[in-house]
This record gives sequence, structure tokens and C-alpha cells, in this order.
Amino acid sequence: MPFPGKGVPMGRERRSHALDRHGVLQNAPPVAPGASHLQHMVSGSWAGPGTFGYRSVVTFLPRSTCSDLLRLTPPRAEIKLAVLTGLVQEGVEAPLLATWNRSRELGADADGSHALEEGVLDASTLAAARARSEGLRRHASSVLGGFAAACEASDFVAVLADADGVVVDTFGGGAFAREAERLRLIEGAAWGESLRGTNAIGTALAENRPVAVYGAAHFARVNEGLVCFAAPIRDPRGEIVGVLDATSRAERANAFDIGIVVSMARAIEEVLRAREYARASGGIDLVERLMERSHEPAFLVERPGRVVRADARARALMQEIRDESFLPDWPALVARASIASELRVHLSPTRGEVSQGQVAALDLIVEPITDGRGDILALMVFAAPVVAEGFGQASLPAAPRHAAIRRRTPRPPTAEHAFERILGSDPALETARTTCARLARSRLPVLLLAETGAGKELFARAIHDASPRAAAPYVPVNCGAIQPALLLSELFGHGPGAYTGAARGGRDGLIATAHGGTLFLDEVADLSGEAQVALLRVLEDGTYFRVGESTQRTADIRIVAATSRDLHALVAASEFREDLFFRIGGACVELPPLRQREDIAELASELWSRMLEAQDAGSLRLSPAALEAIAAHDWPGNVRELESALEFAVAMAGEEVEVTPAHLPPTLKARGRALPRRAGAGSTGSSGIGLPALDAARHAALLEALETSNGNVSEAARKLGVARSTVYRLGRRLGLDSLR
Ligand SMILES: Nc1ncnc2c1ncn2[C@@H]1O[C@H](COP(=O)(O)OP(=O)(O)OP(=O)(O)O)[C@@H](O)[C@H]1O
Repeated sequence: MPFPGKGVPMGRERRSHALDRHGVLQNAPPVAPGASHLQHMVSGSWAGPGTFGYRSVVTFLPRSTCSDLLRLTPPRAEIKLAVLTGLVQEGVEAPLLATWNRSRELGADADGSHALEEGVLDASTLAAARARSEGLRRHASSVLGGFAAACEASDFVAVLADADGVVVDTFGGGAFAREAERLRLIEGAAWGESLRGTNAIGTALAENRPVAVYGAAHFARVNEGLVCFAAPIRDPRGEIVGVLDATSRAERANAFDIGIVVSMARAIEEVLRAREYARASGGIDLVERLMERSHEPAFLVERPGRVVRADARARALMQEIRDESFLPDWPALVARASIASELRVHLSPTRGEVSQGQVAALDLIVEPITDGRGDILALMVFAAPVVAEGFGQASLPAAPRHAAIRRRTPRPPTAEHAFERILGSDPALETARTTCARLARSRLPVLLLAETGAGKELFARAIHDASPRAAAPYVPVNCGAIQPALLLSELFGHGPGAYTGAARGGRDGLIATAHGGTLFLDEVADLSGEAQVALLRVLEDGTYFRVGESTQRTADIRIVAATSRDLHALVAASEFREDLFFRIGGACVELPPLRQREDIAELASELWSRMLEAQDAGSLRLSPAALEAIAAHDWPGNVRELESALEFAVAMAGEEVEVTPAHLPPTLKARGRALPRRAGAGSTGSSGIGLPALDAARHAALLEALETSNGNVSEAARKLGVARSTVYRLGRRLGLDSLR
């Protein structure tokens, strides 16, 4: 039996034949199995984000699109009358009762004929409403083409309403169009609950979630013959900007259609989001680069805590942890973003016992992405997995830094620990570290002068991390590694078709990416003359031009530059602009080459421990003889060369328990052999290279301290009242190879 038409009060038995309790039509005309009318019609053109003619910003993770759907199904006719007149408050499902009560309190007209006459804006008010919704309307129409056609063909009218429930656009309608017009599904009609009571548009706005209203669940009698599906449209900040609705005669009801409407509303939200990201500093490119650069799984999270993008590592992590609700709620994340500190979250206990090697918790670092007004648009969440150690471990230790838990990847430093990753206690290094930590807080450009591998990049990153710009991008560029012909456009970007092979729509450069943050120009002496001029302008007034464009752009960047060349000499030879040199060289910091450092053995030991931890290489020891050879080498490649030498030694040591000089790279062994012969282990006499009297006294004191400390350098240092590095340094000078 067909579902009764509009305005006809529904009899009990007729209704029960038409809709089940979920509002699904029981005797619907045949459509493809599992498909609805609308779905059937749009399936050819709808294949998810990215197919709507705009660049998809997000990669959706699987999630239910209708999980918060409010489905309002009709009650018995006599009950409706009794409830609406306030005689009884039962016999109706609670959500429906709530919307009816709200409608009544708002003064909605239960018959609805009054609203038919009154509820339409005059032409000029409508024009103003449409103008206010101009952005929404334009973006919606860019994605609703296929949907509108499907609505037309399946006798649904599609309605776009603004945040007040005023219809600003309609599409489709087919055979239902005239009826829709009579019921005021037309531009300018107000569909808020206060006027028309429970209906999909007004109720979706009131509830801020998708709503399906079937037949007599509508508050107003005149709308009882309708089925309407609506979903709110929110901007990236989560504010409702409008509603998308599809309405037809009640007999067209199909539970699947609400899914299509929700998906379409989401598609419109995607376009709005794409626009917002494009306007945010750096655009979506910034987000992509941030995610690419991350060493840890990275998620992009939007209000109200929705993961909208995840890089490959993050997707793999999600699969591994199988815990969809691992993120703290949005306010907690936002709070973390503002204090820039780490937050450990333990994974759901429903995953059962945590065994060795399984991810047990995540350490989150949260960075905000803000729009032009400084409002938080989204959050980048970097999630370092923490794995459990020890077989058969039943549950996680409560203390976050319990020994049974170790990080799988090194954690990015927080502001107060930014310089901690720079190891060593050499006085010159210490001076550089203190100077840079102070400079970090200012906006001054910093010029780092050092040989290759001596830690320029490490210092640049620490300066950024300790600066007020820490949450903004840090963009490192090796000017010497980019082809000179491309350097200018890599840095400044280029306009559409600026050169052969240029991106058609133009592209932002690294300066735009670094907006708000720090640009690290490594090998700055390799900048071309043209790039030097352009960089000088950015430093002076914050303006620049993309290659091939005349539109002036602005960028707020802090420059940290570095070079291993003699910039003074280059300036003297007119190979580097003097004015740029004065701009970037206001604060010059020299980093000592490793061979001049007094803490080589200490640094080697610390790097060694760090490396063993990272490689899970157990308790392999660095023998005193190996340390001695390391301390004696002159390290032209500086710390980078030292790191490689240590990795080489691990590989060569194989199953041994101790690394000896034989395991070190041949360059070190050769150098070691060239050194004067040193005293043997435990020797108490002179080294045979002629110690002056003072050194002899130090030698004795050092030996005594070491002996009474069982060779423990830290303890010996404490006894002597000197730094560990001094013990190593003295030991090196005095020819001791018994340090442990
Ligand atoms: N003081 C230090 N403590 C710990 N690690 C260091 C230190 N200095 C340098 N390193 C490590 O040595 C390697 C080289 O350092 P970095 O890349 O910062 O050098 P650089 O001067 O920028 O080199 P280049 O001029 O070749 O770019 C990196 O792996 C870095 O982590």
C-alpha cells in the first residue's frame, strides 16, 4: 500500500505498512540492492573527496559519516495530537518528544498554514541574506552538480539554507517541484524550528547534527507528507554556516538517502576547509611539508578532535594500535598546543595485555596551525610510539618515565630543552651554546661559522626550538645543494608559467613556507647575487616577489644562516654583498672544530650511549684504547665524521663485547699508529714522552682518584672537584689509556 500523500492524516495500519521504526520504506519501488533513489542516481558521479573538481585537502580515515544522526520517525496520529496539546508526554520516542516540546516552547504553529503565508523574506531581505551567504553558495554549487541532477531525477528538492535556516538556494525537485513550492521549499523561506517546528533544516541547526524527519514526525501538520534529510555545514572552526537538505514526498523515503546528504554536506565543508587552508600562512603546502619533515607519525586534527589527515607512518601506527579513540579531546589538545610540551597518552586497556614490543602509549607533541586571524584552524599532532619491554608484562606502569618503557624514536626537543641535544662540555662550545640560547629569544638573524659537520644545523634547530617561534615552521635550506638556476624560485616561489617546467598555478617558495617561523640558510655564501638582493629586501622590510610576478608579498621570517667559508674574504673579493653580510652577520657565533675541543672522549662516550640506545645494540663497550685513538684523531669531518666512525665500529665489532682500535675506521688507526707510544694500562710511571713536574703531579692525583674510584670517571671527577671532561682531557694529555 502506498504511503499517504501530503496533508492526509495517517491511519495506524497504513503507516505501519509504509515505514519501519527506522523510517525505512517497507514497500519501496525497486532500486538496485543496497542502494537508495538518490544514491542510485549520484553513484556515477560521487566517489568521495577529490572528485569534485577541487584539490582535496584531506585523506579521510575510515569513519562513520552518520554516526551522530538524529532519526525522527512518526508516532501514532492520536498520540501526536495528545502530545502536541500537552495532554501526555509519552508514547513518543524521547528525541522526537524533545524537538516537539522545543518547537512548542518556541511558539511554532502546529498546523503550519500560518507559516505558509508568513514565513518568506521579502526580496531585499532575501538579497541581503544571499549576499551574506555568497561564499557558502558559491562553494556549495561547485560540488552539488551531480547531486542536484540526482535530486531532479528522483523527485527530491535540494535546499541550501543559511545558518538562520533561511533558504538561499534550491536545486532539482522533478515531479515534486510544484508541491515543494507550495510548501515553501523556496528561496527566502525560513525553516527554523521557531516558525515551522520540527523539520530537518531547523532541527539540524538546533541539534548541530544530521537529521532525518519522516512524515508525521514533522511538527507542523502541513509537512506531515514529507520526508526530509538535512546535515549542518560547518566551517573549519566548527561554526555552522548553513544546512544542506533534501526533501520529497514521504513515500520516497529511504534510509540510505541521509547518507548522501551528509556526504554532500561534508564535501562542501571540504571546499570551505581548502579555502581556509589556502588562506592560512603557508597554505596546505605548509601542512604537507610539516608532515613530511616530521620524524614521528603525524596527524592533522580538526575540531572537534577529528583526524583529517595522517601521513604513512601515522596510518601504519593506527593499524598497529587499533585504538581509534587514542586522542585526548579537543580542548585538552588545544591546551597542550599553547604550552608546547609533551603529553603521554596510554592506549585503551580494551586492547588487552601489552606484550613486549607492542605500542603501549604515545607521546604527543601538539602544534597549532592558525588562520590569518590567529585562530586555531587545526592541530598537527606528532605521536611518538612508546613500546613496552619485557615479556608477559600484564599492564603498563603508571609512571610515565618508567624504565620498562622506551621511546622508539627520538623525541623532538621542547623549548626549555632545545639545546640539550647539543652534547659536550668544551668551553668554546659552551660559550656558543649560551650565546645562541640568549639570541634565540630575540628576532636577530644569527650567523653560525663552523667547519662542515661541526653542528651548524643542530644549533640552528635549537635556536628555533628555543625561540618564541618554536610552534611555527622551521625550514632548513642548503643553498649549496640547490641548482643555482632553481635557487631563486625555490626560495621565493614563482608565478604561473614563470619558466618552462614551472607549476601551472604558480608555487610558493620556502620563504612563504617559513612564514612566522625560521629559515635556516646553510652554506649562505653559495647564494647567487640575485638571491642575495632579494633576501636583503625580505630582511629589510619583509617584502618579496615570486619569480615572474609583480605582486609584492610579505613574509615574517627569522633568518639563521651558516657558512664554513670565510665570508669576510668573500666580501672583500666582492663575491658576497657587504650589506647582506652586515644584515645577517649582526650576531656571529663560531662553533669550534672537533679537533680543537677539549671534550672529544666525553662527546664520543655520550654519542656512543645514544647510538647504542637508538640501535638497540645492547651493552657493547668502547674500550679505553679505542677512546684514546678517537681522542687523538684530528677529525676533519668533525662530529659527523665521529658519528660515522662510531657506527663503523659497531658494525665491525660484530658479537664482541668491546670495541678496540682495530674496529675503528682505517683513517683513525693510521693516525693512531703515527702517535708516540703511550703508557700501558694501569701504568703509574711516566709516559715516556717527558712530563713536566706539574703534569707529573696531576698524573699522580688523577691516577689515585681513578684507582680509588675503580676507574669510574664520574666518581674520580667528583673526588678531584673537576668536570668529567677534564678527567678525560687530562688523561689524554698524560697518556693514560685506563679510563673507564
Ligand atoms: N655537539 C653535538 N652534539 C651532538 N651531536 C652533534 C653535535 N654537533 C654535531 N652533531 C651531529 O653531527 C652531525 C652533523 O651536524 P650538523 O648537520 O649540525 O653539522 P653542520 O655543521 O650543519 O654540517 P654541514 O656544514 O655539512 O651542513 C649531525 O648528525 C649532528 O646531530
